[in-house]
Amino acid sequence: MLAAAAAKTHAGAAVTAVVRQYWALTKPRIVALLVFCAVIGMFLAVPGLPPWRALLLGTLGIWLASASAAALNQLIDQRIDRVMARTAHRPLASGALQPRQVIVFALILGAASMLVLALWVNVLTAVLTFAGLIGYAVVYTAFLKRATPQNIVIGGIAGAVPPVLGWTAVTGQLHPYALLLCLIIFVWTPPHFWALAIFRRDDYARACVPMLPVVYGVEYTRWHVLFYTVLLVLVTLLPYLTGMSGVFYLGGAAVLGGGFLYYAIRLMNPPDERFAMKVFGYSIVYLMALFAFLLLDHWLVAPALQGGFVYRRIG
Ligand code: HEM
Ligand SMILES: CC(C)=CCC/C(C)=C/CC/C(C)=C/COP(=O)(O)OP(=O)(O)O
Repeated sequence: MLAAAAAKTHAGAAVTAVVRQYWALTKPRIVALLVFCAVIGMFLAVPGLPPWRALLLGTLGIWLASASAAALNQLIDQRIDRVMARTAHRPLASGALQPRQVIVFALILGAASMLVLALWVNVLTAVLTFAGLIGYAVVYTAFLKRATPQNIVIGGIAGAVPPVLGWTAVTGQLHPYALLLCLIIFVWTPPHFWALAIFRRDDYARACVPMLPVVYGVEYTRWHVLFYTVLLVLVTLLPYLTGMSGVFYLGGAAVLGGGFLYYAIRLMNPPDERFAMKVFGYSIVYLMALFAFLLLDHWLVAPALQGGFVYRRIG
């Protein structure tokens, strides 16, 4: 009796451990921010609340595709992940999951995503999401990452696409404002990643991945972080300048942008080696907060100021 109970507990713990490995395979925290940006895209696409069907099923489909892309990335990057200290503990790199399990898992998630989006959201969103999945898992991971120090600039397009997916999930149409949100994430990606790459450059060098600090050195990468941060601050003015967002957003973007500029300038002459990771950490808080400001401005402040939703559309 006791032995049976112990065996049951043991089996339960083993199942939990396997579920945890599959969950880790989806890069849950990165995907959470991607999906957050997609959901904000949905809210910005219409006055008031988006239709619940597009909101729920669109979010599910985009999440499934991003999780599938993250699993495929780890399948293709097995060798690299095994060599780098930061990634050696990942399910596939550590041997906790086998490649066949990862392929099946990624294909199921990818297929489920396409079904949900094509059948219950719209075909445009399904096609663009598929392009994002292939862009990240195949174009970036299998080719660009190994080929050029500009890998993450070009590959960043895939990571920047979620707000567009959110927008099209709700409206079925591409809109210049959605592309503007995509541009913001695209320009944000280099300082986000290169800050981490500066700190982890030895990892990348050992794995023979031609990241910018490995190929051109830390000083050169710091200048690039600063350049893209200045560009980011300018690009984040566009939602206000094009009439997409109001002064509440502008204030938030200015304060957040000022913070990012402070970090990027300080990174030119950092107090210690770990400072690059502080810049990386700030980049994540920055993007989350910037998109929260976009939503608050659109949803709470603009209607209150205007006495209702008034959308000043381009053209
Ligand atoms: C090509 C584009 C990108 C590259 C190369 C990149 C690279 C990275 C790397 C190497 C990490 C560390 C991951 C780890 O240690 O497991 C990371 C973390 C993170 N990235 Fe990115 N990233 C990109 C785009 C994005 C995008 C578009 C988002 C969201 C909109 C994002 C959100 C995050 C978050 C939230 C983390 C922290 C994860 C954690 O704390 O576990 N990244 N990124
Ligand atoms: C459908 C859709 C929108 C897909 C989204 C694609 C996606 C999951 C983008 C995230 C970008 C990311 C985590 C890059 C890091 O990869 P890396 O291999 O350079 O980092 P690593 O060394 O930590 O694995």
